[in-house]
Amino acid sequence: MKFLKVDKVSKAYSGNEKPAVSDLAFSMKRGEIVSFVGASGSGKSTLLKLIGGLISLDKGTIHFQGKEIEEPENKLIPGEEGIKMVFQDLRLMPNHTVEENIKYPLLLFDKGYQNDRTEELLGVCHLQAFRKRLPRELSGGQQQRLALAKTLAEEPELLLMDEPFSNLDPIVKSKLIVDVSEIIRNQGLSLIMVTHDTQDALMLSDKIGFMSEGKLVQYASPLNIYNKPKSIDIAAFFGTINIFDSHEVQQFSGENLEIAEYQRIVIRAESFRTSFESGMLKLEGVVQGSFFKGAKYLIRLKVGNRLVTMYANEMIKNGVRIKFYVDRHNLVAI
Ligand SMILES: Nc1ncnc2c1ncn2[C@@H]1O[C@H](COP(=O)(O)OP(=O)(O)OP(=O)(O)O)[C@@H](O)[C@H]1O
Repeated sequence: MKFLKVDKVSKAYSGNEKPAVSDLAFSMKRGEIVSFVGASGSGKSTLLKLIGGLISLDKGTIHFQGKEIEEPENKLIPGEEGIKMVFQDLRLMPNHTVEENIKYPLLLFDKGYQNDRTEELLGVCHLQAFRKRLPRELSGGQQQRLALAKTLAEEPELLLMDEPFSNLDPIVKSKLIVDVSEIIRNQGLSLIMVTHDTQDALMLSDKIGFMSEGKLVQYASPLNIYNKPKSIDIAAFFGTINIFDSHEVQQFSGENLEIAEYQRIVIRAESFRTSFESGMLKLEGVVQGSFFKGAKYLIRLKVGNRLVTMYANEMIKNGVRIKFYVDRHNLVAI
């Protein structure tokens, strides 16, 4: 039995011609972290709401631990036992302290358990020092951690997060996302999140789903989606790419690569090297610009009659002719 199985699910909002989610299928195992990425309007949030049982589907089925998720219309309180969503707007109780916010979902339990679980969650989410504060007296990151603690108090087995950290500055965000993934792993939970941040998705997920116009175009491990993208859009989503037609790479490198006429070759900017190793393809170009990117420089080169973008460790002056290299494994035929 799959932990979660989404089977051929479609959903169109009334008044919209195109479905928001169309014939979508995937499954996940217990303990996994799954991220959904894709352009704005591709249906990511709709999928999350369908899984959470918050909106009704038109076609298909969703099974959570073997049980079909019920339509929200058939339930007193929409939502599925065991699946909980951390909302973008956090939904904290503004006039209650951190401690009280966490304790609220636990009020039906006995006092001893309430106190123990609240202490545990304060610890897990690093909120002990702020227990007596009101939500408005917390920073953005602390508020996000409180929303997480409050949701964890409901003891979900599957957590859903929609753009959980979009409002935070990059430093707080990258720390928090690592914290959250550790909490999920340590507590033995499972997570589905929607994110715009490709680095977060690559770093934290067991599987990534790429959505486009309501369809799930690829569902694969971060390594596979990065190295074997099914489309140019997916390749471009995970970094700066160069797209060549079937003749160009052969022409520039002077080697026969057995590429079919219809195929395009994608080479990531980070796949190029400035030093040669055996078996690599050799290319040559004239530097048009160097841009400082922190750890690396982004170099624009004129190769034949086109521009190629690559990363290098050092700045290279404009007008300099350089040789650069790429491993054949880094040529992605699409
Ligand atoms: N409540 C609604 N009523 C009507 N149409 C909606 C509703 N919610 C979403 N849509 C439409 O459904 C499509 C998918 O929206 P959805 O919010 O799922 O996309 P998304 O990938 O999460 O986008 P974003 O990254 O911008 O949050 C869009 O075309 C959107 O305009």
